[in-house]
Amino acid sequence: MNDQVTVAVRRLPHGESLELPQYATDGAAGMDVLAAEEVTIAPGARYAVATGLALAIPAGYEIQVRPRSGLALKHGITVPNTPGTIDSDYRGELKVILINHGTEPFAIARGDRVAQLVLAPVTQAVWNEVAELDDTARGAGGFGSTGGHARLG
Ligand SMILES: O=c1ccn([C@H]2C[C@H](O)[C@@H](COP(=O)(O)OP(=O)(O)OP(=O)(O)O)O2)c(=O)[nH]1
Repeated sequence: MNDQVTVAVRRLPHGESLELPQYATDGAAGMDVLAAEEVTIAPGARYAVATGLALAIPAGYEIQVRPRSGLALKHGITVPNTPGTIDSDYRGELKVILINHGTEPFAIARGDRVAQLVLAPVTQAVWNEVAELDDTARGAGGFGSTGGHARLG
């Protein structure tokens, strides 16, 4: 068990009687978060699923909203903005944006585990504007400049 960080959580009226997000196993990186509403997402559609929760994440941390692999593999349900970013100063309702890449409508019941939340440290950058950048072997090469997807060698 690594360090634990306390995150203030407030249940909104429609989140009452739902369990808080939980780690399913001791070593889980993500807490499964539950839907606080019932909705069916049509193939190709997107929807911001209510969780009934509002958070106060400590400064210096964020929460990432990530897809669940089982939903992605079995139903084509994923998080289009993955990882969704929950800022430490956000006090509105945490919502899980889902997209249905599958071929069937996907029905969500209240209490279903629709995504997972990963608490992560945040390092804010400070710009150092310069006239020239240092040289590197890569230079401006990118976007496949080292070759396609075939293995090296
Ligand atoms: O999957 C998500 C992503 C974001 N949010 C909330 C928390 C986050 O702090 C806020 C803003 O998110 P983001 O910065 O990604 O959105 P934006 O489109 O840049 O909007 P804004 O201008 O409000 O920052 O919306 C969610 O509830 N779920």
